[in-house]
Amino acid sequence: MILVFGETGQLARELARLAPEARKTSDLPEARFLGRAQADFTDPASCVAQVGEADAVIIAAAHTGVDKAESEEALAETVNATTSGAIARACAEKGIPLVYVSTDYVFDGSGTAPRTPQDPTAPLGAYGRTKLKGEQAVAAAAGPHVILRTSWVVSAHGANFVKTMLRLGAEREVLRVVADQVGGPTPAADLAAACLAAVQGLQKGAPSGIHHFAGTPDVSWADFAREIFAQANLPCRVEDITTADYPTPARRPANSRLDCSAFEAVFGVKRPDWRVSLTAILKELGAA
Ligand SMILES: NC(=O)C1=CN([C@@H]2O[C@H](COP(=O)(O)OP(=O)(O)OC[C@H]3O[C@@H](n4cnc5c(N)ncnc54)[C@H](OP(=O)(O)O)[C@@H]3O)[C@@H](O)[C@H]2O)C=CC1
Ligand SMILES: Cc1cn([C@H]2C[C@H](O)[C@@H](COP(=O)(O)OP(=O)(O)O[C@H]3O[C@@H](C)C(=O)[C@@H](O)[C@H]3O)O2)c(=O)[nH]c1=O
Repeated sequence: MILVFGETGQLARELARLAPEARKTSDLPEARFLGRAQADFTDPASCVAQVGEADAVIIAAAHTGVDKAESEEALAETVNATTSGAIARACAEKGIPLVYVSTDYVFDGSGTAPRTPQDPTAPLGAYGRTKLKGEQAVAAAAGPHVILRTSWVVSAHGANFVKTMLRLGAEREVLRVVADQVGGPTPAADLAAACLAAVQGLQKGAPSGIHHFAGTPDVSWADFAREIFAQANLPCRVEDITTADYPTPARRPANSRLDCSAFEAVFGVKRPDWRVSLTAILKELGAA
């Protein structure tokens, strides 16, 4: 059984949709999902107790409130690092393959070159710091693992940029959106497929390590918003602004470009074109 920590989040919901389909064409075990009621990440012991004899574990639960984490870093650290690390150690003791999903926000966003998995990390905010500590705890546990960094996850569920833009775009004629932060939007459905590929790879003996996986092409948030409005047929106009024009509690990286070539080479999954998956998300939301 593939044990997925997280039930209600974007990634977990797409895993729930994909896993039964994937089983029809592969030898992947059945997936089981644990929400807060069964595995509360503020209580590491309750989560560790769930690991049991799983065939593989995917950690899809996380504190993802980027701005909120600035004022509740201790909680974010418990969820993203302490409990994730405790699960990783339980998996390592039993040799259970683990996928820990992480983020572009572990980087400082300097320059314009896509970051490779080996590039130095330097998070700008609390969310990125706690996710980096989670990565370090998973690596230190030293079981079979993939730390899968992704960026700008979107889907028809939960809170994300697509849903925010649809809401604001329906209310306003003009929306001011930052144009100096660039990254790869990643549909949660494609991320779910990447996680399952990582599980299968680890089960077949792929080496442990850090990988990057994000949708292509890289765009600014402003251009991402333009594509959302174009596909949703919303007349809202997007005005380019700078990060300085849009103050937020947390600093965000200007350069979120991820070099995903190692993940493709090892696990055989190409960067998906997010514009194609965006169409499916908008259809699911009844917005296209
Ligand atoms: N969203 C994004 O843009 C990006 C996400 N990532 C990473 O991808 C992974 C999946 O993210 P995504 O699916 O978008 O996340 P979501 O924000 O959609 O979901 C977060 C999940 O974590 C659960 N959770 C939060 N706190 C706790 C807790 N204390 N105990 C148990 N469960 C908890 C939530 O449960 P509940 O509903 O009960 O609150 C929810 O199921 C995460 O590791 C994230 O860091 C990486 C890059 C970008
Ligand atoms: C709503 C809005 C946002 N923005 C900007 C703010 C910010 O720089 C950018 C994105 O804002 P959001 O708050 O939606 O995105 P944010 O929560 O920062 O998204 C991040 O979430 C975490 C979990 C990750 O791991 C990251 O990869 C990334 O996806 O858009 C505007 O410029 N105008 C607007 O009207």
